[in-house]
Amino acid sequence: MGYRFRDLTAACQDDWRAYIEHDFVRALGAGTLEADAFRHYLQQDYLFLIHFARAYALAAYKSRDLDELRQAFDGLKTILDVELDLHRGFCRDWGISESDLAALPESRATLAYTRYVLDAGSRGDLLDLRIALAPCLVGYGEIAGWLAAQPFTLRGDANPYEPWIAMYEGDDFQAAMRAEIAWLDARLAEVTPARFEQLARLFRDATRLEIDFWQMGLDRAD
Ligand SMILES: Cc1ncc(CN)c(N)n1
Repeated sequence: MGYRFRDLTAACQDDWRAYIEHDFVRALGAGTLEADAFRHYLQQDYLFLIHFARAYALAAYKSRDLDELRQAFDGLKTILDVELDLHRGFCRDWGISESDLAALPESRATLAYTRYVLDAGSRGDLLDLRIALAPCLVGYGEIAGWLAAQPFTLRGDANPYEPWIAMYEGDDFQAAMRAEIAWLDARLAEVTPARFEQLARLFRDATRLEIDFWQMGLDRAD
């Protein structure tokens, strides 16, 4: 029997849950996250998304057929047209100007995560790269679903973070997440146990870097 995407999350269950259910996520859902922590996260996430858009361009370069090329193009478009567009709107709403964004120093957590993924993708093949990208795409989709199911999550205008939750809960992002899981399921079905171990390590590392990214927001770390 072949592997599936869920075998990757099962292989690092504790890290995966620590990422999905992080204190930053809980506070965001409850609407109690300190505004400065969210602002710090938003600014660093702007830099993060620019590097992740580059990673999707790398995925286009590594593609072997038109389907993979289109998927990489769709990933790049989702980041540029959905996430970054809304993100710049959030920044405006939270008092962060375009010139603030242009002058931002990159935090260590942003540097570590984005360069790790670009390096893993440069050294490896398309599957390595898309596994390293998966905690980002699949994780945020799962986080939105998890938050929607929690009794402490405050929905509607009473929660200042409602637009953020709604973005990742929205059809565009959820469809992109499902398509990625389907592609990963098909590729993972063909790999050997030794290759799966390599990929599981990559997935776990990227998941741990996501945890550091949340913590960077909570700590306002540089
Ligand atoms: C750090 C991080 N990880 C994931 C996502 C969702 N693309 C994001 N915007 N930022």
